[in-house]
Amino acid sequence: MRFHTRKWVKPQDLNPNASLFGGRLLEWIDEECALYSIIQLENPKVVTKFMSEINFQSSAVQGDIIEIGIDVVKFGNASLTLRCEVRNKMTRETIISIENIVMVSLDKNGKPQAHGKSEIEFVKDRLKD
Ligand SMILES: CC(=O)SCCNC(=O)CCNC(=O)[C@H](O)C(C)(C)COP(=O)(O)OP(=O)(O)OC[C@H]1O[C@@H](n2cnc3c(N)ncnc32)[C@H](O)[C@@H]1OP(=O)(O)O
Repeated sequence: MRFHTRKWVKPQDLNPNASLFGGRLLEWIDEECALYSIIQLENPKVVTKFMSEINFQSSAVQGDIIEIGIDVVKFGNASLTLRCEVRNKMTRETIISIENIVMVSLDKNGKPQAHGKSEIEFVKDRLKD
């Protein structure tokens, strides 16, 4: 799993109990999955379709650094299924892991569109073509 993004937990990211607000974390995960899919599928119109069980295993507090990791589970026809894990760099604990996040590639009318991809590509390799 590649951990592309780090976040610094700031006062505006906290819940009233002074730990990382779960909604904020899900927002970061959703954006990370969208960016990952847009780059992999080479299509800016990608939406989140499905997320499997969400289980907050530990948390973070103000000043902690967390990192968000993404792995590909499966390339479908119009879909890309991802796995996500978020770790707390300070405590080294897993905060959350989501086994299946289904992203769908859309056409200009908002309908599912085959993406034609079947394996992870790295941008540096595309630049060689
Ligand atoms: C990043 C963001 O914030 S996006 C904002 C939040 N997301 C949204 O607004 C999306 C709203 N939903 C939609 O517009 C529609 O449901 C769509 C266009 C995504 C999908 O429409 P559907 O009619 O379900 O499409 P369809 O049945 O053809 O399925 C498309 C793909 O999604 C997969 N899929 C559909 N439903 C599910 C599901 N419940 N679980 C897992 N995968 C699913 C299908 O297996 C299919 O994959 P494949 O093409 O690789 O075989």
